[in-house]
Amino acid sequence: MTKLSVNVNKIATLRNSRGGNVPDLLKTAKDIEDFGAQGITIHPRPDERHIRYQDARDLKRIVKTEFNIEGNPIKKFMDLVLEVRPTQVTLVPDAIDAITSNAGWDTINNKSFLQEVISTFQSNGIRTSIFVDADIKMIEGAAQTGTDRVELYTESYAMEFAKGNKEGVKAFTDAAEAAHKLGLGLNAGHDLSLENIKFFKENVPHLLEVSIGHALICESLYLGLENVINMYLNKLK
Ligand SMILES: CC(=O)[C@@H](O)[C@H](O)COP(=O)(O)O
Ligand SMILES: NCC(=O)COP(=O)(O)O
Repeated sequence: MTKLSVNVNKIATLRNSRGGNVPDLLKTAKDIEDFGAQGITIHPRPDERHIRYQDARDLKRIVKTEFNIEGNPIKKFMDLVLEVRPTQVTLVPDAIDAITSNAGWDTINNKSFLQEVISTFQSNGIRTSIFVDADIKMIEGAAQTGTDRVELYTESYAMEFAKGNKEGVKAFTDAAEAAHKLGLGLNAGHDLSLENIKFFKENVPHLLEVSIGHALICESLYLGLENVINMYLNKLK
């Protein structure tokens, strides 16, 4: 079974746009769990433009499923994760001013840095995942860091799928097989949607978790959050 972890960044974006507490991030996260999602993901960015660092602390109190915090392991982020102790931390090499995540790690050139960060988190009981492109060399590099899992950066798959090119999934199938052989757990995320998730799931083996935010919240505007979560759960069976 592939777990659905719902990224609630966009709920925080909407809340922050008016300065109050509508929509209520904590209530939405609880509802998402009640609707059947198996995880909550957040990606606090250094400017706190959507998820605030305090949101991570508040969510930790109420999230009953898997709590995944994503981000670039700068000191401020590491301190937060070590304080909050989520189920999983996903390391993403995003620039401070990036609109959204736009690259996976170069796991070869950053090997010793990643080894150190990963061992710090693991020794505090936090599962680790590294955001990587579907590139066998980067997967092999990830295995050398000691990480528990990798998260495949799926934007290229989503873009090719939208153009009608189903061959775009092949690199992900191969990356998944390689990760599995190397003993790495497999997650995936970025630009996954109701349109492209089923084909991805059917073609990418060993998929433990997908984290989905932007499309899922947009789809919910038309179809409703509970309905959309159930649609994803059906496609991930
Ligand atoms: C790692 C990843 O792909 C997601 O965390 C994505 O970057 C969401 O972040 P934003 O909501 O800031 O776009
Ligand atoms: N790790 C990916 C994630 O959390 C959500 O990405 P997106 O669905 O907002 O593109």
